[in-house]
Amino acid sequence: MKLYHSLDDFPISDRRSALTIGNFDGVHRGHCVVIDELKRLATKHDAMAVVFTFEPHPVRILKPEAAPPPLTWIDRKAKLLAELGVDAVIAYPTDLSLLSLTYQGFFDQIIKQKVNACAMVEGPNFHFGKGRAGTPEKLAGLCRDNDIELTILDPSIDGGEYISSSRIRNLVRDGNVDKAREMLTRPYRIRGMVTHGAARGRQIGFPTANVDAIDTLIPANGVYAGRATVDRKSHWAAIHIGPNPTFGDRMSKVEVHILDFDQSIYGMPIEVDFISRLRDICEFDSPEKLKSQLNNDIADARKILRTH
Ligand SMILES: Cc1cc2nc3c(=O)[nH]c(=O)nc-3n(C[C@H](O)[C@H](O)[C@H](O)COP(=O)(O)O)c2cc1C
Ligand SMILES: Nc1ncnc2c1ncn2[C@@H]1O[C@H](COP(=O)(O)OP(=O)(O)OP(=O)(O)O)[C@@H](O)[C@H]1O
Repeated sequence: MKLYHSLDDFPISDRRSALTIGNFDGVHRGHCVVIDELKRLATKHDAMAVVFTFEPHPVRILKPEAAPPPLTWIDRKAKLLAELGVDAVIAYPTDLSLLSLTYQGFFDQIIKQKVNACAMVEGPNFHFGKGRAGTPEKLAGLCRDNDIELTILDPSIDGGEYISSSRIRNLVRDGNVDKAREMLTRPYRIRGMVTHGAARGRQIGFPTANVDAIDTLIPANGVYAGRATVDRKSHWAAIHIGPNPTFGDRMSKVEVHILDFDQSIYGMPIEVDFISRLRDICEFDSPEKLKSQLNNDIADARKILRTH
């Protein structure tokens, strides 16, 4: 799989493209159905399976104050799409000139000229071009006139509701990482850098890696079972998000206690997968009571992680 950060680098060759366009934030089960159809079309036309995505999300340019933090960073999005069998991801550096193209302009300049599409697939809620004026019906007309095969899929539903990145963002925001995991192709993941905390963790027998510089959505305050990847190795972990009320510390932090691990990882990049929510953050009467709860949390985390 190849990731292109500019359309100028994308090779226009004899091999045409089966194309899908969208944000693909998080890469969820609805996206999987889109990619399955993309691969079918690519095989049928002997074409490359190409995803055109926007980096950053158009809302970040058009209405930054309303833009939610994303679920994924671009390299992870591309990796998840590669796991589904995509040949190329174009991460278009979103700018106002792209966003001001009419849907006809976008079709002519991008879909036809730059990507050389012979087939396309989109979901039923797909909109493109200035003011989101391009609908699936309008795309169907343009594709018909230009001999491009188009599939518009039925919606992928879970529990009677449409699966979407926005819905998964709400789940993560509410701390429901279990349900988010079911809708995503992989558990919800954040990344950051390990920084120094107040060094209390080690004193109470539970050292934690404090994670900073997180560039995606942070789950709701709470305690979670998950996995931490450091230096390309994955470890079981118990994760705390929120303040430390037991110590009168109101500052919200993301802290990761890596199980059965005793190495210095300050300053190193870390990635954290959220498997299951264990409980809310509580104020304990004493550090001893917090310690006893932490032992229970770790036992619970081990039980869950054994089966995931
Ligand atoms: C799995 C886990 C759960 C935690 N739960 C709580 C909690 O409910 N209440 C609380 O005050 N602190 C909780 N803590 C945070 C500890 O208070 C914190 O790790 C300790 O203060 C160390 O902070 P430091 O890294 O800044 O030194 C939890 C930590 C972990 C790893
Ligand atoms: N549940 C779904 N069923 C069918 N198609 C979908 C589904 N979700 C997304 N798609 C399609 O996948 C492509 C990429 O979707 P995109 O990531 O932009 O939207 P989304 O997941 O609905 O996110 P958002 O909530 O941010 O609008 C589009 O063609 C879209 O219509």
